[in-house]
Amino acid sequence: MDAPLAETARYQNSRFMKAVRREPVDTTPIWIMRQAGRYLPEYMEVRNKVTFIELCKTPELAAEVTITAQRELGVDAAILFADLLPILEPMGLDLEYLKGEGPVIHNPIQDSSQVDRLTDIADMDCLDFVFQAVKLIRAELPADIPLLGFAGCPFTLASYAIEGGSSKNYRRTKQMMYNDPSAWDALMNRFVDNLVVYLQRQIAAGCQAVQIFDSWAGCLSPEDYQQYVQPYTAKLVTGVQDYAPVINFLTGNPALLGLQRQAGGQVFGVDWRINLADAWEIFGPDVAIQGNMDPIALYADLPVLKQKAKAVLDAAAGRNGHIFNLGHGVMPDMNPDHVKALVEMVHELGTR
Ligand SMILES: Cc1c2[nH]c(c1CCC(=O)O)Cc1[nH]c(c(CCC(=O)O)c1C)Cc1[nH]c(c(CCC(=O)O)c1C)Cc1[nH]c(c(C)c1CCC(=O)O)C2
Repeated sequence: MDAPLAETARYQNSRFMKAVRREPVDTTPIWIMRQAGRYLPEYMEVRNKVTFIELCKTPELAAEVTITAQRELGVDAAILFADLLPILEPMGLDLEYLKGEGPVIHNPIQDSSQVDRLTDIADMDCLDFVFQAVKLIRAELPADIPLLGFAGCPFTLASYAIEGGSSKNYRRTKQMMYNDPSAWDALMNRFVDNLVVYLQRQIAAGCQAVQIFDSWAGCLSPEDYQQYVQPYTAKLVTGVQDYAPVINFLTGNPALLGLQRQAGGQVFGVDWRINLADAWEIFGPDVAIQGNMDPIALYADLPVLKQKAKAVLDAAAGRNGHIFNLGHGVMPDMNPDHVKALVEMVHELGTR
C-alpha cells in the first residue's frame, strides 16, 4: 500500500486537509452530509433517468453528481456518491431501494445460525464500480478539493442486515447482541474485515480521507456501545488510519461521545444535541471536530441561519481543526439556495 500514500500526498495542502491535521487555515472549511442529494436540481436531472442503485453502480454518473454538487455549492470537500448498503449485496443480502420507503433487505439475518452465510468479499471485485467512480472523480476535481470516501460502521450495517431495513427500536439487533454474543462477534468481525479492505481500496483509488457512519449507534446505552460496538469500530479505525485520516461520525446520543473518542479517529463528527465547545472538552484538544448545525436550521430565514452558523463557529473559536458540517444529512426538500448561502456565510464568518 505504498502507492496510495504517495498518491494522496499530492492533495494535502487544501484548507480541509489542514483542518484535519489541526493546522491554521484561512477560513473554516465546510462540506454538507448528503450534499449530492435530491434537493439539488442537477442531481434530480440525472436521477430521473436511472434508479438510485443504477446511479450508484454507474461510475460516470456517480462521478458527475459528486463533482456537480461540490462545484455548485462551493464546498471544501467532495464526498464520493455511493451508499452505505451496496456492500451488503455481494455479502449475500438481497438489497432493494423501494420508492418512498428506502432500503429493504429481503433476506435478513434472522438468527445466529445465519451469520455464517455472509460471504467474505476480500477481493472487492464486486464493488469495483465504487473504485472506478473514485478514480474518475479524483481525475476531475481541482487539486485543492479533497475527495472523501466512506462506509457504514459495523453496528449500523448489522442493524440493516438483521432488521431488514430501517428500524424504530432495533429489537432484533439488540436481541442477537444480548442473547448470542458469539454470533454477534462473528457478524461484527465479518463486517470489520470487509470494511477495512473496502476503505483501503477507496483510498488506493484516490480518496484523501474517509468517513465512517455510525448513524444508528445513538440508540445504544453507553454500556452496550462500549461492550458490543466500540471494539469493532476501533478495529476498523486501526485498519484504515495508517492510509488516510478517519472521520468517525455518530449521531443521536451525546452520552456516547467519550466512548466514540476511544474508538479512535482523527476527526469526530458531532450532531447538534450538544454544544460544540462542550463536545470538544470531552474529546480533548488533540482531535479535529466536524459539525454540528441542526439540519433543520437550514429552513430558517437567512438572517437567522447566519446567527446559527455564527453560534457554531463561535463555539469552535480559538481552536484549530474545526470542519463545519450539519449534524446529520441535508433534507431532500431543502432549498439549495440556503445551502449555498450557508457555505458563503461560513467562509465569510470563519475568516481568521
Ligand atoms: C443510513 C444511511 C444510508 N446511506 C447513508 C446513510 C448514513 C446517513 C447518515 O447518517 O447521514 C450514507 C449516504 N447516502 C448517500 C451518501 C452520498 C454522499 C453524500 O452526498 O453525503 C451517503 C454518505 C446517498 C443517498 N442514499 C440514498 C439517497 C436518496 C436516494 C434517491 O435518490 O432516491 C441518497 C442521495 C438512499 C438511502 N440510503 C440509505 C437510506 C436510509 C436511504 C433512503 C433515505 C431516503 O430516501 O431519504 C442508507
